[in-house]
Amino acid sequence: MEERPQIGCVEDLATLTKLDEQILLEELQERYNRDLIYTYVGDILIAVNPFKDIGIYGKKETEKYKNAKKSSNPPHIFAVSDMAFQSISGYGGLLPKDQCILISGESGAGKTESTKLIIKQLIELSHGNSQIEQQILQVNPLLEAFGNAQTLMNDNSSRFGKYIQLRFLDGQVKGAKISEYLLEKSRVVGQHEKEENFHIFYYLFAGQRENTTTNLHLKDPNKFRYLTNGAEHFNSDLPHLAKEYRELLNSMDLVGFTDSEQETLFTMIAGILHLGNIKFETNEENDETLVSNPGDDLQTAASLLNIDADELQSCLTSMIAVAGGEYMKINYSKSKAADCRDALSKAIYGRLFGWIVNKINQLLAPEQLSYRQEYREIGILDIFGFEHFEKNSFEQACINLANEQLQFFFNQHIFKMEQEEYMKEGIDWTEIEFVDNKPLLDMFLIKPVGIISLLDEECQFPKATNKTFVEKLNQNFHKHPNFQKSHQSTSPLFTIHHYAGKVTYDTNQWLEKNRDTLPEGISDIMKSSKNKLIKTLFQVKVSQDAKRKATVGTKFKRSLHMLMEKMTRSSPIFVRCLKPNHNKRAGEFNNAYIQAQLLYTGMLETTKIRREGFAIRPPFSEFVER
Ligand SMILES: Nc1ncnc2c1ncn2[C@@H]1O[C@H](COP(=O)(O)OP(=O)(O)OP(=O)(O)O)[C@@H](O)[C@H]1O
Repeated sequence: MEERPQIGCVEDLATLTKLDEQILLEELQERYNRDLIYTYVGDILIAVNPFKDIGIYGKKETEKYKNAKKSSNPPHIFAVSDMAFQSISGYGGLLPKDQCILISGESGAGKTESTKLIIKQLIELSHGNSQIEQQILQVNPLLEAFGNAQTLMNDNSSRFGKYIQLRFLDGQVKGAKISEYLLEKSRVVGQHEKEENFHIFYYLFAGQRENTTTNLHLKDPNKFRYLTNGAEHFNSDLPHLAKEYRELLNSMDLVGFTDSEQETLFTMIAGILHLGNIKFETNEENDETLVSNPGDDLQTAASLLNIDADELQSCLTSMIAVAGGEYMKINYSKSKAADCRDALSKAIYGRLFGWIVNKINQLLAPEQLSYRQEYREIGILDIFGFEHFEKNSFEQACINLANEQLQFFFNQHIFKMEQEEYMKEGIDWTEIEFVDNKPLLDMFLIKPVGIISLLDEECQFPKATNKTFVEKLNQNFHKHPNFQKSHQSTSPLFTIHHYAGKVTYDTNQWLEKNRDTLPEGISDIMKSSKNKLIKTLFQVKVSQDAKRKATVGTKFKRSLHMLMEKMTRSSPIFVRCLKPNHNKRAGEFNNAYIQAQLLYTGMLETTKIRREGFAIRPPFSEFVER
């Protein structure tokens, strides 16, 4: 029997004669102790977050990983950029091929940092001085200001998924395109304890203090309801926020946003903050709900959004219905009016974010090519990891569905490669079983009886409720091996056995979240805004989606499908980010914790298969708490 090399010295664990959980963990831990955060397992790069600057991303490393052989340097995130770049450039006489890099891991594991490092190195490889390259590098502060927030897991957590496609011609970056997935809009109107709203809300106050913005009527940040947990962090960190604010302005200039666009963005953010402070009271005599502080925040919000304050009040508190050819005013209750206000705030923010991404895409779009030329592409996917909270809603179902899709893709790729290996060696591939999550994907995606289609169907019935939806699920899936109905017959809950463990979903609000429609009259008033940008955001797009009134679930399903198609046409590289400890700032290596993460990313199973080719069953164990 061959002797095992010294622990921590093996750079590609797939080269070990024996590899199991124990060995994998020992190797990772020892390497981590020596600040060797990167390790290969075949063509997967494992990155363990060091939570400190270990000085390995400077000029020296940049040069070392240019056009190098993978085996001639220690594992590194720059090597991933180099591999992808070599592949699109057709080095070594190979046919140039599009690439995708899939970065996965839980919140705070280092996905976004890895994405930035990969892009930075790709720009270096492409010679790195053109205007478009500088613009691409400047996109991050902008996206992070509007799309990231401080959470319990990560001070700078991306609250949306993204796929960045870099387009190359003759080895030079010529443009980029960003697709965003599922921005967490609910954060705009409230945050969990010890969490914050999107960074931009705090930068704005810092900007106001610096007197560089127009009057946004921002008083004490503690006075705004949408900054749920006050502004403690804001006061202690003002110089940092002011710096981030200036950096944001700078990046907006460099990416190409005009002064007037920038001003409108800030005005809208301030408008949302003031909307959040609007309060309501109901007159018990005539059941009429009105804004209880009309002279104050209502006026300010309306003036910042450039709409009429009276009309805003009336569409937040009532709707007009037509009955028997007559118009009737229907008053909202106090709580319905508050829901309506929050729905408007979320809609403004969501559309604003979508607009920013579109604008970036316009500014970074590569030129049209003549018919003989063709761009090569490197796509980088930085997407939320598997989620399992005490209460899991529609958002968690979408996120976990995306992770199931990626796991499926990962399995397909790894097994396809194995199959080729085995065929070469004359081993009968068909005898090997693997974690096949196709039945689970079908349960979500097929038409007309997948979970998403059934949800869409319920959304069309005005009388449907979340309970009728669960009944349909129970009827259709009670025999499905991945589905478990609740023991209580009228429960709004159902459980899914994901590849990463069991998750119980609560269907409360699923119909509303899936429809995502704005209350009557709200779009009209926003369309009447005298600000051109605000008006445009609410103008109905006559797109296919608008015509079909596509729901959130269906749009998400479609974008996942498109993403998978794109990825299937490229050759993939996998980066698995691991977080050494539950505590977001502690860089302490915790064996059991890392093991749980490896398990739920399916890493251990696929590693075993890669090494030993034996049959395994899905790990339907209880989910390991994060
Ligand atoms: N390679 C690295 N070197 C040093 N610190 C790192 C590295 N990668 C990540 N970090 C630290 O970890 C923090 C979290 O990383 P990052 O934001 O990339 O996580 P994430 O996986 O994208 O999380 P989320 O899903 O919440 O967006 C960073 O702000 C940084 O402090």
